[in-house]
Amino acid sequence: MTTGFAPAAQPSPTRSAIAAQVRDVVKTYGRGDTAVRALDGVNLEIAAERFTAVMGPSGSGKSTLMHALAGLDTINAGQVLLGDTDLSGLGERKRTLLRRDRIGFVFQSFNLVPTLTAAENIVLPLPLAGRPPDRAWIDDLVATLGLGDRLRHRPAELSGGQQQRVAVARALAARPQIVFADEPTGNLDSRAGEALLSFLRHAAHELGQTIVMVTHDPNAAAFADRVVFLADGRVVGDLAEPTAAAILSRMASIDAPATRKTR
Ligand SMILES: Nc1ncnc2c1ncn2[C@@H]1O[C@H](COP(=O)(O)OP(=O)(O)OP(=O)(O)O)[C@@H](O)[C@H]1O
Repeated sequence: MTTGFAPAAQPSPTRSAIAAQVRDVVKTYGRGDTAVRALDGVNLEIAAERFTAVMGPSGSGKSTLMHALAGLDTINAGQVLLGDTDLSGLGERKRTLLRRDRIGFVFQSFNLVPTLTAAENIVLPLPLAGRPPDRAWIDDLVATLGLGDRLRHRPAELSGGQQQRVAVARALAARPQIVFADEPTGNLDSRAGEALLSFLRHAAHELGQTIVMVTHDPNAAAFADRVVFLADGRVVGDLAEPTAAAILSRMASIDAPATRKTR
């Protein structure tokens, strides 16, 4: 799966240049003396049709930021916009529908249904989204991800890399507005990881897919178009066209939070 990528899909003309953004977002866990301000007035714009990586020390707020952007969690203050939709004003039910219709997820643990074949796993979210499968698009995805001869296999009969590629095909099957990937290469060997990251980059550039990836790995983040660095719940750095060396050096300058302040 290193070359032979499928032909480029036409990017949607209705897509704005900013796929998602957070404005002055505050997220606090707990109350009183034990309150933790996981996001501390964070601002960030995610460019459409680009591959953005989010890095930062443990506890810096990466997962919380991703959950806020994906409407998985409520925030205490500020605004979260997905396209033109303000998630902060939506109730739980509307956020659930929005996630189903407009967002794709890829997790470190693949999260495939063990009793279903690869093909069934890939199209699983589509009936939920109320959409018939776009066969040509899914065939392209399967071919590009090199899964053509594995479609009838169940997850246990696939390698880790193949399972993750099935999970990526599933995340992209409904052509979501944005895909969030949380440590997608965390359980893969370096070769399978690099193949997956090459595909994510290709999906952004050639297929017009907006991708946000949380990672601890500078080599993984170097596949992205941009790396955003978080510390203490804020954006503290931003690198365009990053190299692993530049990422490492930036990470070294960002201290791990010694003791998180409660406010
Ligand atoms: N459900 C929760 N209840 C209380 N505190 C939480 C909760 N979730 C996260 N936190 C705290 O919020 C802060 C940010 O956590 P978050 O998981 O977003 O960080 P992270 O950068 O993703 O960390 P890691 O790299 O270790 O996964 C941390 O101090 C964490 O302990």
